[in-house]
Amino acid sequence: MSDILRDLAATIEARKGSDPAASYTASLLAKGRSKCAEKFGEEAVEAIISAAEGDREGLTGEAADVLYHLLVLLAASDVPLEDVLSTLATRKGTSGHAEKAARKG
Ligand SMILES: N=c1c2ncn([C@@H]3O[C@H](COP(=O)(O)OP(=O)(O)OP(=O)(O)O)[C@@H](O)[C@H]3O)c2ncn1[C@@H]1O[C@H](COP(=O)(O)O)[C@@H](O)[C@H]1O
Repeated sequence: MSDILRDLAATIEARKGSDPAASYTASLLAKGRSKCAEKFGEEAVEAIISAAEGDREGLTGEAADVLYHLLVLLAASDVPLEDVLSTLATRKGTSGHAEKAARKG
């Protein structure tokens, strides 16, 4: 999965400065970080609706949209996907319950 996400992140990064008429990604990036965040939010809501309706096929497509728009948002924010993957890696083996308890002190 990371390979597909890494390839897609590289494609999105390469679209920075490309012709917005030729690339949807470039057109989205040209609109700025706030617009990219808005699109990510819209796609997340669509995924939520599919999940709430028990629409597994719909959720599969919406989840792909969410991942694509998250990668666009990261690119627009100059946050490398590698940093996100590293953060996930450091959490490996730590239960969410344990992490939450540690945060509360
Ligand atoms: N994975 C995706 C991907 N997933 C979703 N989308 C687009 O995201 C948009 C979201 O759908 P919406 O209906 O919400 O958007 P819209 O109403 O068409 O557009 P807005 O005016 O609201 O922004 C659609 O236009 C989808 O085609 C994607 N566009 C591109 N990619 C990947 O990005 C690569 C580069 O794409 P380009 O930059 O277009 O060359 C492609 O080869 C794909 O691998």
